[in-house]
Order: sequence, then C-alpha cells, then structure tokens
Amino acid sequence: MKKTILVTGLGLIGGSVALSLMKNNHVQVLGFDQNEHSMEFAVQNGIIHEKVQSFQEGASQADVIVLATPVSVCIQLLNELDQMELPSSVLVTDVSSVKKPIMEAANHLSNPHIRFVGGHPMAGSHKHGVEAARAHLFENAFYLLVPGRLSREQDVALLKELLEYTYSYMVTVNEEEHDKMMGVISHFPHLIASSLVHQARNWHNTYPFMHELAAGGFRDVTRIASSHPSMWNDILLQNKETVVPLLTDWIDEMQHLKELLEAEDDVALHTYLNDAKQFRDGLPIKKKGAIPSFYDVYVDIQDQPGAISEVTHILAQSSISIVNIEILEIREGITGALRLSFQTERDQKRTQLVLSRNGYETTIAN
Ligand SMILES: NC(=O)C1=CN([C@@H]2O[C@H](COP(=O)(O)OP(=O)(O)OC[C@H]3O[C@@H](n4cnc5c(N)ncnc54)[C@H](O)[C@@H]3O)[C@@H](O)[C@H]2O)C=CC1
Ligand SMILES: O=C(O)C(=O)Cc1ccc(O)cc1
Repeated sequence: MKKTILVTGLGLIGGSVALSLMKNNHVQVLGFDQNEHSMEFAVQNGIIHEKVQSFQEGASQADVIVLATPVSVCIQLLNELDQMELPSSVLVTDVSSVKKPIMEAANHLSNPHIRFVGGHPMAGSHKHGVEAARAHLFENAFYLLVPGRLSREQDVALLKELLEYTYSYMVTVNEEEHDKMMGVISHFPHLIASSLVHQARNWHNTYPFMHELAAGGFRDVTRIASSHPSMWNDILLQNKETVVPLLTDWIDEMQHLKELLEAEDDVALHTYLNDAKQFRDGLPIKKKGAIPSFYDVYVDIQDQPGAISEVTHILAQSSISIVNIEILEIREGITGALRLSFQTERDQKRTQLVLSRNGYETTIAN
C-alpha cells in the first residue's frame, strides 16, 4: 500500500527531499508551506503530488512527516503535532542543521501516535527557496540520522528505505556528537567567514580598489558567507552551546598568533602554518562531506571574445556536464583561468584529455 508523506517547508531542502521521494512509485507526496506561492510552484513543477491547506490537514493524512522549516519553526511544529488528534501512528523526521534542541523537543512529546527520528542531509547551497530545489542535491552526501526516545529500529529502517532516492550515505549519530561536529566544521566556520567579509568591508572605504582584488583565496574562504542569513542566524543561536566555547578558543588562538608575529617567531609560525596545511591536505575533499565536493579543472584561457564558449562547446561535444563554472582571474591582454567543476573524477579526467587535445593548458588542484 502507498505511504502518504507530508513535507512541511517546501524550500531548498524540503523541495529537494520531496523531489527524491517523488521518484518512489510507492509514495504519495503531500506538501505544505506557509508561502502559497511555494506550494503552487511545487505542484506545478512536480515537486509534490498535492498541496494541503494546513499543517494539521496534511498531518492527519500522513504516515510520515518531513519537517523542513527553519530549526525554531520545526520545534513549534513538533509541539503543534503533539496537541493533534492523530488517527494513527506517524513517523516524523526533520532536516535541521542543529539536532540537540530538536531531539529535546521530540523526546518530550507525549502523543502516543508520534515516532521521531532526527535527520540532517549534509548538502546544501547558498540559494534558498523551492525554486532552488534539486532531486540530486544529496547525491553522495552524508545524510545523518539521529534516533531518540521515540525511535524504534524499524523507524530508522523505514526512513532509510524511503530516502533511498536521495542516493546519500545514511549514518546514525547521536545529537551531542552531531552538534559538536557541525559546530566545528560548519557553524563556526560560517561565523568566521562572515567576520572576514566584515573586516574587508570596513577597509573598503579606505581602499575602494581592494574590492576588485578580492578574488581567489578571499572568495574561496568566504564563500559560505553568501548563504541565507536568517537560516544561519537560527542555526547559530540554536547551537550557541557549541559555538560560544569555539569562539573563546578562537580568540585565544588569535592572541597566540598575534604574539608569534609580534615576536617574529618564524619557526613557531612556520610550524603553525605547516600543521594546518598537513591537516587540511588530509581532508577527504574528493569524497562525500558536508561541503559538496566537486572535481575541479583549471583551464588557462585568453582574454578574447568567445573564449569561454569555446571551452564549453568542446565539453558539450564530448557530452561532459559542467556542474559549475567560475572565472577566477581575467585581465586585459593576458591569460586568465576558468575553474570548471564536475560531479565525477571521470568527467574531470576526460575534460583534461579533450581540452589538452584542443591545445588548452589545464591543471587539477585541491
Ligand atoms: N540550506 C542548506 O544548505 C541546508 C539547510 N538545512 C536545514 O534545512 C532547513 C530548511 O532550510 P532551507 O530549505 O535551506 O530553507 P528555505 O528558506 O529554502 O526553506 C524553508 C521553508 O520553510 C517554510 N516555512 C517557514 N516557516 C513555516 C511554517 N511555519 N509552516 C510551513 N512552512 C514554513 C518557508 O516558507 C520556506 O519555504 C533548516 O532547518 C536548515 O537548518 C540542512 C542542510 C543544508
Ligand atoms: O554550501 C556549503 O558549503 C554547505 O556547507 C551547505 C550546508 C549548509 C548547512 C548544512 O546544515 C549542511 C550543509
């Protein structure tokens, strides 16, 4: 028999989960969002089968509910669900980037019909909203599942089965380790990226031209600062228990670095930089992870009309799909670099081959 699944919060993540659920012929996907336009878009674009007019209306029909709203709204919805008269047992999951407050709320529910397994698909984008939803968003990413007081083994198994078409790697963790790890590798770096942008902004009045120079490293290290501010506001506040001590450690570390520089301690500074490089180089960047890893190829091109379209044309002729394209540096009269990103190592290698056959110089770098 078909399972009815309600996705509440039809944004980037809810829309993408819904799209992957739609690949399963044995489910009926209902959608609810407070934004009527998002629901309409989702119906028109085959992201859900049907919309419902309220969370309650959808919940009363659902076998499974996916909560894909901001973290704080997710807690409110769990409490609303607790008050509802549900006709039968319902398995609830969420997609929130922070797990402790969600699991705390879920563990306190008293409605006997609710079962709950926390979830966190670890891929995203700086975009938000249903228009940015993609069925392949979670492919090869980790999808963390967090069982709690209201989870049974068969609930975890059912979720894994239903989420099969996300093509992600399902791993079970507890909420404590989840929030600590996410704090270190995702939430805290977001704060640092934003603070670096603020620092550059403060200097912008003094050196307006600096803005033009802020390519390469600065763009790479601050990319995540372009993500959705209200979502990150919510995440940082919900995981402040982890993030505040990390900030304290960071301030101490900056103080230590300041002292090294002031003392011109080049040995200690070199060791510091080298230790960071060793650890960074050892990260599994070509495997799955929170930050979607792509296979990049850098291509030298001349500054002339049509230079980019020639490269993309060559790749199109070889049926190679480009995931992302970025002009890293292009100045009048001299060569510039294009960064092309691919989904697979095979496409990366084929790109190097076909472009070098066409006289292009290419490099692969981490
Ligand atoms: N954006 C990302 O890269 C990732 C986000 N997440 C988590 O996914 C969740 C959603 O994030 P996004 O999809 O990026 O945000 P989004 O802004 O694209 O989507 C959120 C949706 O929730 C809806 N919504 C808000 N309040 C509602 C309510 N009371 N009832 C019904 N719908 C409501 C909004 O209208 C919007 O359509 C967040 O908890 C976030 O922590 C998890 C992994 C990655
Ligand atoms: O775009 C990036 O680099 C991300 O890190 C996306 C992301 C954002 C929030 C999450 O909870 C998980 C993944």
